[in-house]
Amino acid sequence: MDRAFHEALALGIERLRLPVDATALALLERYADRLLAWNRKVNLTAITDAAQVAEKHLVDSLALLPALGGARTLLDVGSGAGIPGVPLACARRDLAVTCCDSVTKKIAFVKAVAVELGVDVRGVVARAEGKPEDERLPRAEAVVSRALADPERWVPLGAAYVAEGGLLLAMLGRDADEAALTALGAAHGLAFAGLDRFELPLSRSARAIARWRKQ
Ligand SMILES: C[S@@+](CC[C@H](N)C(=O)[O-])C[C@H]1O[C@@H](n2cnc3c(N)ncnc32)[C@H](O)[C@@H]1O
Repeated sequence: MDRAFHEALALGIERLRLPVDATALALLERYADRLLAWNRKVNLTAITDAAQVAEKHLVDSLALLPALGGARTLLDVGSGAGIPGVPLACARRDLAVTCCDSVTKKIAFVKAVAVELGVDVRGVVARAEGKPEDERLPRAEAVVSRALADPERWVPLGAAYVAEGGLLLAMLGRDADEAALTALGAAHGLAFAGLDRFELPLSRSARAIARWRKQ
C-alpha cells in the first residue's frame, strides 16, 4: 500500500485516539491490499483509492473500538467485504467476529481473507431477518451493521441478535438525533447508552455511533 494510505490511516487513528497496535496496523494493511486485489475481479467496494480505503473503510470501522467496551463476540450484519467486522478483528484479536451477508461472493472474500490474516472471523451467507437460530447466526455481545438500513429498520432487526446485556450499535451520520434514538430503542427493549459524534479527518465527513444495551 502507498504512502497516502499509511498517512490517512495514521492520521485517523491519532485524531480519534484509537487503540491500534503495530500488529493490527500490519493486518489492516494486508486486509486493504487483499480487498483491492479481489476488487479487480469481484465487485466488493466502489472505493479504490488507497487513502480513501484507509479513511472510509478502515478508520470508520476502527472508530467503533471504544464503543465495543469489553464485548467478546461481535456480529456484523450485511458486512459486504467484512466492513466493519474484519478491521475490528484485526485490532481486537480477542474478539470473535461473525460477518454475515446475503451475497455469497462477498462472504467468500471474508472467509479467504480471515484465513490469510489469521484473524477470528467466521463468514456466514445468510439473509438476516431477525431469526438467529433459523439463520445459523449467533446472538452476540455486540451487534453492528454499516450502510445496511436506516435506524428505524436496523434497531428492530439488530436487536434480535443481541445477547442479554449486550450492545446494539448503529453507524450514523450528521442527522443522528439522540431523543429519537432513545425512543426507538425503548420501543424494542433497548436502553439508550450513548451517542458519540466524530469527524473523519481527511474528508471531514460527520459520523456518529449510537449504542443501546439490551435489558
Ligand atoms: C451497502 S452494503 C454495505 C456493506 C458493508 N457493511 C460496508 O459498509 O461496506 C450492504 C450489504 O448488506 C447486504 N444485505 C442487505 N440486506 C441484508 C440482510 N437482510 N441480511 C444480510 N445481508 C444483507 C448486502 O448484500 C450488501 O452487501
